[in-house]
Amino acid sequence: MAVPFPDDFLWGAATSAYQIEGAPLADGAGPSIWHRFAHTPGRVAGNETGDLACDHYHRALDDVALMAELGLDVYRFSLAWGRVLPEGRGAVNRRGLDFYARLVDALLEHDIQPMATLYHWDLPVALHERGGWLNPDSPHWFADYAETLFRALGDRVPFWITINEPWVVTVPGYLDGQLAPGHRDLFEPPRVAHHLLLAHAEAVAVYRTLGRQQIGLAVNLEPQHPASPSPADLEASRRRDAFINRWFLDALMFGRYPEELADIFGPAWPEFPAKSLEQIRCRGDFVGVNYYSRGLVRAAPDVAPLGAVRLTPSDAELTTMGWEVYPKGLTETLLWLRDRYANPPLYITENGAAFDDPPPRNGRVEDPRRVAYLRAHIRAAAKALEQGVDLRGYCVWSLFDNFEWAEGYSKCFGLYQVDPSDQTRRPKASARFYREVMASRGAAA
Ligand SMILES: CO[C@H](O)c1c[n+]2c([nH]1)[C@H](O)[C@@H](O)[C@H](O)[C@H]2CO
Repeated sequence: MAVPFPDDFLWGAATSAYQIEGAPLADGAGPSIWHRFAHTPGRVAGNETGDLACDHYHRALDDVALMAELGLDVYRFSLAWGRVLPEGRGAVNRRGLDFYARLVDALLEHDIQPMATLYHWDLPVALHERGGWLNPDSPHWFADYAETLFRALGDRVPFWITINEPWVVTVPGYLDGQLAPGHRDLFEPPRVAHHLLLAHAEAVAVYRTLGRQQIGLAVNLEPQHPASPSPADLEASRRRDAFINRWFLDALMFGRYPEELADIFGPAWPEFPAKSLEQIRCRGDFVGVNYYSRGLVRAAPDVAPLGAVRLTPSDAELTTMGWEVYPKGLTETLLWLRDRYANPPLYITENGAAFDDPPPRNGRVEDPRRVAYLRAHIRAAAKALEQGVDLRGYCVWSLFDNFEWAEGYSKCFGLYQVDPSDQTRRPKASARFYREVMASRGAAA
């Protein structure tokens, strides 16, 4: 492929704490809402938990050596809030903080840039019991936690992500109850979302006094296409676009929420004070883009609160998550960000696919569909770069097969297969492909 990727483009892979670390309560760590959720019968497929996951907590240094052998420029990981602050606030757990310091130092020793996500969904139970993200104090709790990490690691971590996918924290967490803490309520999500945005802004403000590197928010984005040209489907796809794509970014970039949200939530949508809206206006240094697929939308007046449903195209290739393989949507998303928000610096902080991979044969795991998915999406990113998008990096989700939230370990996104019997990491064909892509600075895609 013609190589539009600049030499300083950062190629990476991403994970998150609860999904790979295991040992959730080791060395003084406090439990998270995901530890509690996974241990609640019926919440996770097969009642699986993150108690072991990929045992990364005990294998981190070997895993960094594996990342170096793969050839990563950057590694995106998350910090478990409860490891560092077992009660979510107050006393620091030195052993928890030291784990992350060792991880960061090992990455730097291998010339891999750390990209640290402060919050990837694992709120300390102690804070949840004080109302969690519903508590108006939650932004201050988060900013204090962020400051602890900025002071401890700020000089060594060049990229910070405050919150991973505030939309997923809000909607599956508080509206439809699929993810922790499993609430199902129409009035909670707007307040949770607002507190998450305030938390992001407060953490960025603290960082501006302490840090000299880059900080941003990672958002899940999904272009919405009407299933038919009917006015009802067009209106439904516009509403779903506001609900998924513009809710948080418009707040961040413009200091206002899309007007569709008041229609969607109706009486559950509060009047936010102007001062508070001004406070959430916070561009940060970059936007982290998590892209997987598009939404094909049909109007469904009886499906509250959106009045829309996402269809699965009958003629499309699907991943095992049921998501359509749609690489064009990545180019569309990147161009949309360029045009709507004045070309902000972007990192693709997640892109990948779950497929049922075969067992290893002669130590090799063949995953041709994931190779094809990654190649197509890297090429789609290149198309956006060629049209002036300020794209600066790409992270595959994920480095390892890991704990896929409510799906447990049944959905595999990894470049490496992890043998549950002995935690052996086995590179898949996609790892070999991605190594070539990185070594050729994108040309091998
Ligand atoms: C609609 O997909 C979301 O953007 C999304 C997909 N994913 C995510 N967000 C999360 O950030 C990861 O923790 C998941 O493991 C990963 C795969 O499901």
